[in-house]
Amino acid sequence: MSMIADFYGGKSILITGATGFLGKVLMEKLFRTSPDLRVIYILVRPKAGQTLQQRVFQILNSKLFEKVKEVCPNVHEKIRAISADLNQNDFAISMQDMQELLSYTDIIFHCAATVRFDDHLRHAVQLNVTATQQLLLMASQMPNLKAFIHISTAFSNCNLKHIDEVIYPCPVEPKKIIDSMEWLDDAIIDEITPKLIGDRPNTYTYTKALGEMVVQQESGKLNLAIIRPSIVGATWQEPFPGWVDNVNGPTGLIVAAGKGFLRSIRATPMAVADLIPADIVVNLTLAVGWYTAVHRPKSTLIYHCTSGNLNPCNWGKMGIQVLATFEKIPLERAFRRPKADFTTNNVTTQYWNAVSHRAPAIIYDFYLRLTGRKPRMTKLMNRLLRTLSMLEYFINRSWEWSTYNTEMLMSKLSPEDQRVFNFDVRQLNWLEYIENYVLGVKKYLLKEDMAGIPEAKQHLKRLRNIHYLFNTALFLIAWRLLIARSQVARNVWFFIVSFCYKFLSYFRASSTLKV
Ligand SMILES: CCCCCCCCCCCCCCCCCCCCCCCCCC(=O)SCCNC(=O)CCNC(=O)[C@H](O)C(C)(C)COP(=O)(O)OP(=O)(O)OC[C@H]1O[C@@H](n2cnc3c(N)ncnc32)[C@H](O)[C@@H]1OP(=O)(O)O
Ligand SMILES: NC(=O)C1=CN([C@@H]2O[C@H](COP(=O)(O)OP(=O)(O)OC[C@H]3O[C@@H](n4cnc5c(N)ncnc54)[C@H](OP(=O)(O)O)[C@@H]3O)[C@@H](O)[C@H]2O)C=CC1
Repeated sequence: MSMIADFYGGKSILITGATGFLGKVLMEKLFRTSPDLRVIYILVRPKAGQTLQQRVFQILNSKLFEKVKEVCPNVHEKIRAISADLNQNDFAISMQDMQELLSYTDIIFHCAATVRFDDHLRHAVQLNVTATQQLLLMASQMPNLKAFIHISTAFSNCNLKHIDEVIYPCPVEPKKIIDSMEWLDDAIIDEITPKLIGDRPNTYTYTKALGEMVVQQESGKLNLAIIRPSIVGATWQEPFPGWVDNVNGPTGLIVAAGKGFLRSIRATPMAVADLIPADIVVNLTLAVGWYTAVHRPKSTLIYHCTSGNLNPCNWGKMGIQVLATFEKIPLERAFRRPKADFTTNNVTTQYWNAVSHRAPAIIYDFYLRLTGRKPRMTKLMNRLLRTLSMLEYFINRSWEWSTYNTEMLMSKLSPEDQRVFNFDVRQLNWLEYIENYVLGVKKYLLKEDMAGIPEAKQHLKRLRNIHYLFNTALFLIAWRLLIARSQVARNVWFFIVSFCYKFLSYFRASSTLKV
């Protein structure tokens, strides 16, 4: 019997960010392992023309929830979507809904955040700091609350090389930042942003660090814990391998490499690729929820959910495996063949960006214009290059995260819980995981049919032939231009032609003799 699954039975659980990548995997696992839970409240905003109900319906009817429907057929009744916008005062939750949340919530998992690296500081502070503060305030009014689990990121202190499971203070107090966002105008905020974020690369990591400080400062009598996952990737095992449904982190680059847009990337092949599968993060999160509520540690514990110190893999190995998988399982309608390389300095990066990214895009757009269609490749390529520049910071450095609390928690679990809520990353085989990840990108994110693989392979063969033809034509044109201008080139050309002629004459004469 799993003690953790048992613990969540009969409980009312509040999840923010439940419509996000991690939130969905968390909800799925909760329903699947504790189908007797009372209710899951999710704070959702209407989005992209969809009502709350439509959003929930879409999630529950996705492939991710197929197993849940078998073990928990009344899942629709156990999920309660509450209209909320974390950017608004009191989250714009109705009085009635607020009363219900305050009266019944047993556990809170706070996943919502803006994960955009370049978000405007005002917006990033609002969501990653102020909303966390407001949620803590709400939590303090919940008589039944047993644990509040805050999802942060292992990169909240990425300005340090070695990171312990502690909260590192930021120079300016979060409260001062929150206050100043209320009266400073956008232009001034833009000006002070680089000074505030200091040696962090973006507003995301900075505001996540502020969010942690808020959790520490507002803890009061609450039972709190913070989880810091590194780069969250597709699922490893549960509910099935390779599930992913957004392009954040490495996923977008896998798509770009598979479609042949991404041909070179500035990365350090030996740098540790600290990826962590979404299901490992979720298993640890649920175990932490249980431990925090039942064992009530004296202080707020921080748990690193990382792979680098227990089962390291580097970007070089990962890149090779991604490309090797595309040999077997190509994506459909690729722009070019999946063939990418790492560059290590600015000059080679600029060179390959011009030759392998910009030039083919310009040529393709020219072809689209000629055939009366709207050019789009240059725009797409510019976006990819912008994304690459944002991610570069994370693929050219390595960090060390200590994992004492995570390992301590693992040792406290019963063998059954260690199996059902497995977060031991040492058991993960990277090559197998990456292969399933790439396959998952094809099937679940791009929704490509596996039956289309032979056609995709044919398409790559055609692209290869076009590539050879193009290179030969380019060579001949260059050579022709060279001959026209240089006597040396002309002499070399005549020497080669006469050599080939003599060789052919000799070959013809000898084959005539044999006859
Ligand atoms: C040796 C030989 C072999 C060699 C082999 C070679 C290799 C070949 C294999 C390659 C794989 C192996 C290496 C992998 C390295 C991975 C490194 C990952 C590090 C991650 C660190 C994360 C650490 C922190 C983790 C955390 O704690 S948090 C989670 C992380 N948070 C994010 O990842 C948000 C990022 N994003 C944004 O910050 C915004 O997206 C923004 C970018 C500003 C654009 O912003 P903007 O220009 O406004 O445009 P958007 O509207 O946003 O997007 C505009 C368009 O770009 C699309 N697109 C958005 N993203 C991405 C993305 N990633 N990748 C690609 N496309 C993307 C989007 O689909 C839309 O396309 P469309 O729909 O228009 O067609
Ligand atoms: N993905 C990763 O690599 C990592 C993620 N993390 C952390 O994990 C958590 C979850 O990340 P992930 O699932 O990847 O992120 P997603 O971007 O997939 O999900 C973000 C969630 O927050 C919700 N949200 C955003 N703004 C609001 C708002 N104003 N009101 C209500 N809800 C809002 C989104 O709702 P909506 O659907 O309406 O947009 C969505 O459900 C975050 O705290 C992130 O910092 C940490 C390390 C790595």
